[in-house]
Amino acid sequence: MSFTTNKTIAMFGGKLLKLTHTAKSTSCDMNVNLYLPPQASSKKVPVLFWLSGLTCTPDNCTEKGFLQHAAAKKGIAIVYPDTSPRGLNIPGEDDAYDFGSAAGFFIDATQEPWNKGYNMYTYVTKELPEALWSSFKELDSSKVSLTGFSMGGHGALTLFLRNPTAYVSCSAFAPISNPSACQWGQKAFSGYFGEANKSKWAEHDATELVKKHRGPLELLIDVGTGDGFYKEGQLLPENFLAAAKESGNDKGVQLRFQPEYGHDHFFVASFADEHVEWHAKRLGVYDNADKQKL
Ligand SMILES: N[C@@H](CCC(=O)N[C@@H](CS)C(=O)NCC(=O)O)C(=O)O
Repeated sequence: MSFTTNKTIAMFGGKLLKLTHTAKSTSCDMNVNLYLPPQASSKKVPVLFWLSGLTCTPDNCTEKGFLQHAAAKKGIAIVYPDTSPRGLNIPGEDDAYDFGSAAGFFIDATQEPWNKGYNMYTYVTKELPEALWSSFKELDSSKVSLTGFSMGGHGALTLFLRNPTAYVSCSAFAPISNPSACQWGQKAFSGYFGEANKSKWAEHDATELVKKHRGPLELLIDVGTGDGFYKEGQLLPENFLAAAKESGNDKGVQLRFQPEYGHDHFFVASFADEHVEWHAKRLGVYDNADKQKL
């Protein structure tokens, strides 16, 4: 299904497109933002998917995350999908900030009534990329990377660990790293998969997935020490690192604690350049100066 372009905004020599398309997997129209760097006018460019957190639309990080500046320099496109289906008329879908609308958790729900369209896993891994590749020939579908914030950090880690050959690299900001062991994740997984369906929970829990990972693993993860949700035990990055260590998968995992940063886009913006550069190097678009720095 092709996209409707609602707005085209000139930015850093490239353009930001605000798009809408009809998605089968989520049973509704979906908004998505696409940043095309200046290099996209003359060649195919690699693609970085940004997965957002609870309460977000595609606009939050597009407007506050400051990723486009580095992406324009490196020649990387950025895709900002939405965080859930919208307007499915499921009772209760808009009642809480951490479940239903804007809280799709990048899973395919198995429980009624959420299985009607809460299929953000299929949407982000299959339907959206396929639609983008067929509409935007300037995107290089063989060079795709993932990053995200909070619930979107959980999305980035789990999509990457579940599909190790589909993505070139993965990083995360303040990811929900062990959803089965925190309140946000337990609420979401109980609702979308059912309380008893623990094997399904494990299939979408980065801490469980990293234990089973085989082969090299590189990840860049930043967490702010002033992050209230980290302090509350919603993120649990230490559980992820411990599981990676136990399974011998920690060597390439960089978990960095950034002093005083909070759970917000000020934090994301502060490390956006470093994450984009880290992906650029792995996507093969670094220049010699960066090669020495990273
Ligand atoms: N609204 C929630 C907080 C949710 C929240 O912090 N969401 C983060 C991602 S998990 C976010 O990006 N919020 C929107 C923004 O900062 O623009 C609350 O009141 O506790």
